[in-house]
Amino acid sequence: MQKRNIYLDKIPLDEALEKVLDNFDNNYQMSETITEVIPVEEALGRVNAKAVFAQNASPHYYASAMDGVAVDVEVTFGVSDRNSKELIIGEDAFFVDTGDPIPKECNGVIMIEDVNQINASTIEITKAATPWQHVRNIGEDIIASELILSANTQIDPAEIGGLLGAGITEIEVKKQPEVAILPTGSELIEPGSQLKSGKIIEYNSRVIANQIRKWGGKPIRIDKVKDDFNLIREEVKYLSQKYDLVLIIAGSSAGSEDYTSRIIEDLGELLFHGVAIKPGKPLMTGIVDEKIVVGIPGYPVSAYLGSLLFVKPLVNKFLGLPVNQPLTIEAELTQNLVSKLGQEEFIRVKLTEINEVLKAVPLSRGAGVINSVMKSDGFIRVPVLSQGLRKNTNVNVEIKGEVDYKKNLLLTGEKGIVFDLLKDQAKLSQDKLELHLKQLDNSSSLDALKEQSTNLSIFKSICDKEGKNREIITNEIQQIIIINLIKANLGLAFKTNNGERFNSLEDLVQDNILFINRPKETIERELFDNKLQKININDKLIDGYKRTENTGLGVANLIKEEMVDVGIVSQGVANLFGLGFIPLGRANIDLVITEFEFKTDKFQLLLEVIKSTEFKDRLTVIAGYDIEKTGEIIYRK
Ligand SMILES: Nc1nc2c(c(=O)[nH]1)N[C@H]1C(S)=C(S)[C@@H](COP(=O)(O)OP(=O)(O)OC[C@H]3O[C@@H](n4cnc5c(N)ncnc54)[C@H](O)[C@@H]3O)O[C@H]1N2
Ligand code: MOO
Repeated sequence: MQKRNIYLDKIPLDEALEKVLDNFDNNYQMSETITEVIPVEEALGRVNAKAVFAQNASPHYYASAMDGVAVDVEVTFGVSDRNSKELIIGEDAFFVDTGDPIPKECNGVIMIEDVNQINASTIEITKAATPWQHVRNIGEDIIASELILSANTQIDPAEIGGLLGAGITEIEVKKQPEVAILPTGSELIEPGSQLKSGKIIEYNSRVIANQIRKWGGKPIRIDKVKDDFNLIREEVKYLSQKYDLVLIIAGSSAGSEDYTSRIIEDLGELLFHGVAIKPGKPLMTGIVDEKIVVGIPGYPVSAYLGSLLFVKPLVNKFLGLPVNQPLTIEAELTQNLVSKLGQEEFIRVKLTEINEVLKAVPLSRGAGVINSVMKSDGFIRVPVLSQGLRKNTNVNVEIKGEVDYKKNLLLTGEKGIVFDLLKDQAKLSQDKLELHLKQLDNSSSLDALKEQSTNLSIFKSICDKEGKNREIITNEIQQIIIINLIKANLGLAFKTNNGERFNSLEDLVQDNILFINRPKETIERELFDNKLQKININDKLIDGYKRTENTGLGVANLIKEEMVDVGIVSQGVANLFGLGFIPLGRANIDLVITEFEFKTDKFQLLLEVIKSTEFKDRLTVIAGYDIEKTGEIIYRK
């Protein structure tokens, strides 16, 4: 039997970080910084080793700040509307464009708009000029030999401009730390390869490489290695001799083929294995050949976060930059968050303003859901000694990058192709609008609206029962508006090349047909159950009746992958996946919004998108959707 490591003597995050940084100080001699001289134009993200002083002033001559005529302002004194004056070109006045040097005898510029040209050699002015008006002084931007960049500055695009403007074309920067990234796992395949069950596209190393590049380090991505103790061991041994830092991805937990900790122990010293964080708890670090080795958990969010929490501070240390506190923004939490005592949990959130209050909306907590990082604006921490955070309390959101939450508009409801098209169209046609969807069932989606934890809610109802459903909505919330998004046919979808096994409703009871249901209290379920009753089929005879899938897209994916034979989706989704379709009934897919949110500029922009022919055309291409009432207010209270 394979030996497993049962690890997880988890230590708190701050203790773990302290250990790593202490070991950095002990193992890396950073007193003599290694530097190199590179062209300024290529210095983005690099850190300069020494102070840089300007070679020349900028501007380095008196320059006109406007298009016009340069004058000695004395000749204009006393001039006014009633007392205009003519000036001779080439004697009293000289034409200049913005940026031109002004003649020695001049000390002001009159804008061309304030000049009347009488003839080729004469102009008229009607206003006096003040000394040095519209003239850029020598050194207005930069004075020669002034400090342009103090040592230890990470270079941004503006710095590149400032340096070049000051006459500097080359700069001495610190050598970047070279960070080797080794993905491990026999299940990994290269991006773009043919997918098979059990095979995973290797992308963690690519994500981490780009994080490191952004932080100013130099990533070296190594080819993936299969789960083989000796192969990984040899590779780690070689990499630790060659590079400044070594990251081993995956193999960190308790699986039979999780070798990372044993390899580090074998080659050097394991500092710790297991940190009290979630995701990322099996993270470990060690020292091999006087180099720090970080064992990064394989789940993509754990890998992303592990790298952010441990690799970024190390890269900063190498570059002599402070190990910075992240930028935070305060927002109100929209739901209770339960978390396990004894672990610091990192929750991805989306920011949106609801009723003029900035809210933090928690996203998926799964360690495998990289999408939740993509869609998030940042994360909040649930402290180690807390069992959770309360709804409506203020939390600090650590910002991921540049966020423009003013654009964000949050919808709750079912994920689906109509939302995706709307989001894309909104982004294409309104650069002030960014839609986000939080997947919730019909009734939770309305609850979210009621509790002001969403800007608007997508609500599905059966067309024949429109009145009843409207009652549900309006009993729940005051002052709302319902707008139709589309009407859709719902029905059973199936592969048409299934060897004639499934063609009609009656085939559902056959032994070799596997069905997937939709959850209780969805309209898909209701329509299906009604149909079964009508044609007298006992649901107990249907294989898979009790298994459910939340979204139509999810169902279609399962059918496409041949995990199931039949499921309930909209006709549009069936068309999109090229599936056969048997209708069960018709649904309204509506947007429900409060009167207050309806009036916001953002929603009005969205309404324009919904009503646009571009959006409707995109729906029409898929077919199966009825857009007759799209964008119409169908109810207002
Ligand atoms: N019995 C236990 N099982 C697990 C535990 C535990 O405590 N006891 N911990 C879980 C936690 S928490 C995490 S996180 C993961 C860590 O897993 P490993 O570091 O051992 O990595 P793998 O098992 O090989 O992979 C996990 C997951 O991530 C995918 N993966 C791996 N590498 C990549 C890559 N380069 N690019 C994209 N995706 C990658 C891999 O295919 C797996 O799906 O362990 C839990 N299990
Ligand atoms: O703690 Mo593991 O890192 O997500 O799920």
